[in-house]
Amino acid sequence: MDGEPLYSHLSRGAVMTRVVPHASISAFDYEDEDGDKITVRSDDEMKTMIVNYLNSTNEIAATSGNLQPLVIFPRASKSSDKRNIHGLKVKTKSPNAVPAGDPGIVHGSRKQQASDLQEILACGHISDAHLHYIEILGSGNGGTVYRAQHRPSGTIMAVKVIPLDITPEIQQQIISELEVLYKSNSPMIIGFYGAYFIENRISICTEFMDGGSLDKYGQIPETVLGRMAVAVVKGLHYLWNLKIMHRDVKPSNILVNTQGHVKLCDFGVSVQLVTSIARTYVGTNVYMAPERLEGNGYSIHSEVWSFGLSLCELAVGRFPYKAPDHSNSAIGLLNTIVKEPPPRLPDGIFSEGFIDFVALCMQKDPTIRPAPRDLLQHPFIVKNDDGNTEIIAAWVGAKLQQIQLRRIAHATSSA
Ligand SMILES: Nc1ncnc2c1ncn2[C@@H]1O[C@H](COP(=O)(O)OP(=O)(O)OP(=O)(O)O)[C@@H](O)[C@H]1O
Repeated sequence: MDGEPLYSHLSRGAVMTRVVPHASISAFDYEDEDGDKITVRSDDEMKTMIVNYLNSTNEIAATSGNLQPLVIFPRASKSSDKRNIHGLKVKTKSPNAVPAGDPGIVHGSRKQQASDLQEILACGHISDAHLHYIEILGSGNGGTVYRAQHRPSGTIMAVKVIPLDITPEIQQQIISELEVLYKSNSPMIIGFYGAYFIENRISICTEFMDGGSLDKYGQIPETVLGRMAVAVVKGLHYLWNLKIMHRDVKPSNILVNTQGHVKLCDFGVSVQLVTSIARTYVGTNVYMAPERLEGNGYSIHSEVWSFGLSLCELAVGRFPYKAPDHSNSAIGLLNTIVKEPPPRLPDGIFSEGFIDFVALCMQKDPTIRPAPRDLLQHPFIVKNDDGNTEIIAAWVGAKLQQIQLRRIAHATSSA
C-alpha cells in the first residue's frame, strides 16, 4: 500500500495472539518517554504506541538491530488478600504466568506466555482459561448462567455470562464498580469470586447454590418460607446499609442450598451494569412496585413491595395477579398492578403475622410501607429469626429429590 507504513495494517488482536498465544484479552500498558503509563485497548492506540516507539529510537540503533525492547505491562492488580476473600487457592506462580517484577512481554524475540493478560479487564483471580463449563443452570433476560469448575482451585461456581455492546470505558467502569463486592461479606449475599470481560461479554463468577432459585419450588410452607424471609430481610438490610439497592428483588434472585442457606443474587451493585443491561435487553418486570411502573422514582420502599409480592407468590404457589382478561398480556398485568388493590394472603391458612407482614409490604403508597429497620422488628420476622437452617435444609433436600425423581420418571416414560 503506497506510502503507508507496514504496521498500519496490524491488528492489536493479531499481534497479541503472536506474542501471547493464549490470551483472549489484548489490552496492556506501556510507558511513554515521560514514564507515564498509557493503556492500549484498540488498534489505533497500538499504532500510536509503535509510532512513538519508533520515533524515540535512534536511527543507528534501528539499522544495527540494537533496538531497546518495547516493553508492555499487564495492568496492575490488587493484592490477592484484598481480592480473594473467599479463599480461592490459585497457583499464582504457574509456569505460564509473568513473574512478578518481570516487566512483561517483548516483541518477537523473547516470546513469553502471559496468561495474566486475561486479568487486564477483570477483577479477581479468575480468567476464562481457568474455567471448565459443566452445564447450563438457566437463562434469564439477557444472560446465561453456567455451573463451572475453577480448575486451579477445584471450586465449583456459577458463572453468569451477559453479552453487552458497550465501550471499553464503560467496561472498565463496570469492573471497578463490581470491586465493591469484595467488601461485602454477608452470609445472606451470594459470594463473589470475580468478573471479567472477553470481547463484548461479561462473565460474573459467584458462589454456586445447589438448590438454585426459589422460583422453581412452587408453593413453600410458611414454616420454611418464614425462615427464608428472615434471610432476605437481613440481606436487603445489609445492602441498604452499604447504600446499595437491589433493584431486582424476585423469587429467581433468591437462592438456596442444601445446607439451608438463603442468599440474594443479581443485585444492582454496578449502576453502570444495570443501565447497560436495561439498554440492551427490554423486559417486563412484574415485580416492580406500582410507583416504579408509573415512572415515579425508585426507593428502598419499592424493594419492600417487590419482596412482599415475592413472598405472597411463594406462599400461595402462583403469581398473585392476573391480567383482566386472564390472558398473559404484560400490559394488562401491569395495568392491574397499578390500578387494582394489592392481593392479600387468604385468612385461615397463614398466620396473622404473615398476613400482616405481606399486607404492610404491599401497600400501594410507598411512603407508608415499612422501612428496612421496621421489617426486622416485625413480629413475623422476629418469630422466624431462630437461626433454624435445618428446617430449610431438610425441605430443600426433599424437594430436590422429588424434582429429580420426576425428571427420571419423565425421561423413562418418553424413552
Ligand atoms: N449462584 C447460582 N447458583 C445456582 N444457580 C444459579 C445461580 N445464579 C443463577 N442461578 C440459576 O440460573 C437461573 C438463571 O439466572 P438469571 O439471573 O440468568 O435469570 P433470572 O434471574 O431467572 O431472570 P432475569 O435475567 O430475567 O432476571 C436462575 O433462575 C437460577 O436458577
